[in-house]
Amino acid sequence: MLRRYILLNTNKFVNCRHVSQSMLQSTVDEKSGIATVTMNKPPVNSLNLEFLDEINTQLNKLQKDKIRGMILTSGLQKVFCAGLDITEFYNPNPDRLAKFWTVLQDTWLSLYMASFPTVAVINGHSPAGGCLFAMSCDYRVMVGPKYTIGLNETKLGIVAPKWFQDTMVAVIGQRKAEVSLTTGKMYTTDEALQVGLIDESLPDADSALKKGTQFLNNFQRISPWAFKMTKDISRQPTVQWLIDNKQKDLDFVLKFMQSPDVQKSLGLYLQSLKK
Ligand SMILES: CCCCCCCC/C=C\CC(=O)SCCNC(=O)CCNC(=O)[C@H](O)C(C)(C)COP(=O)(O)OP(=O)(O)OC[C@H]1O[C@@H](n2cnc3c(N)ncnc32)[C@H](O)[C@@H]1OP(=O)(O)O
Repeated sequence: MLRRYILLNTNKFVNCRHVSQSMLQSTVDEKSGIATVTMNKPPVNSLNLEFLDEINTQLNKLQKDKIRGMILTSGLQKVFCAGLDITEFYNPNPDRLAKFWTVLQDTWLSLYMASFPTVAVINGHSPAGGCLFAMSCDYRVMVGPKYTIGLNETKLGIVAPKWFQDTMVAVIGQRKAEVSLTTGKMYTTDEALQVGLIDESLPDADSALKKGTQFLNNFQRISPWAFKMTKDISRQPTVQWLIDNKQKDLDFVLKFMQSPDVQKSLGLYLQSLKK
């Protein structure tokens, strides 16, 4: 049986085969069976329509290739992923916004329910959608101590959708998630470890990658079928709402995002980012 792992990371591997090269780079180490995919969209890996589409296409390809593991990381210096591209929300074209949100929903479903084990090697800041992506992996290793992670949507004057919130609840529990979400808390690496938002903290990217690889190695002796079935059962309560309510979720976002108050908040936030 083909034993391969996918790592979303820099292309440093020796016996590696390139799968793709653009905003997302994927490599497969033929010898160890470990592959790496790197998010590489400067300056901050913000998730716009095209980038999300590329990520989703790649995830589906890996699934078809019967890949058995993946690590998600960044090729940038100090940002894992800055979350959704705020310019997709600001003065949006409704048709593009609808496409963007639909691709986001699909990408999240692909990642959250990936048939292979996934590890996020969080080698930089990871707010909002970046935190969602990390939380959607099966294991989180973060490079500390100077980066932050969290769902900060309330700080932008917006609201994390139900499925973002449910994903956080599944990782850190209802009470901690509620406080975290309402305050828009960005955790330091140490705080994230303490609250259970990440599983391990490592001082540098290389050791974080090794840890991620070690985690994936656990699955060498586990049947992919048993892994997937167990993960499906565990994650089904979190995904079912979105599967049943994709259109409702989209309609709400279209209305919410085009409201004058939300646009005003987003405009101010974008301005503050530029400063
Ligand atoms: C009830 C249902 C309603 C549903 C509503 C929808 C809910 C939406 C849900 C999720 C939302 C999100 O994911 S919103 C994104 C939130 N992200 C952030 O708040 C992160 C903001 N960015 C930062 O904090 C920092 O940029 C950083 C820590 C990630 C990196 O800092 P650094 O100093 O390295 O970089 P700069 O700050 O100088 O940024 C460089 C450059 O990038 C632009 N930028 C940063 N983040 C974003 C982003 N998310 N989208 C678009 N653009 C971004 C920043 O403005 C700078 O641009 P310029 O070079 O032009 O100045």
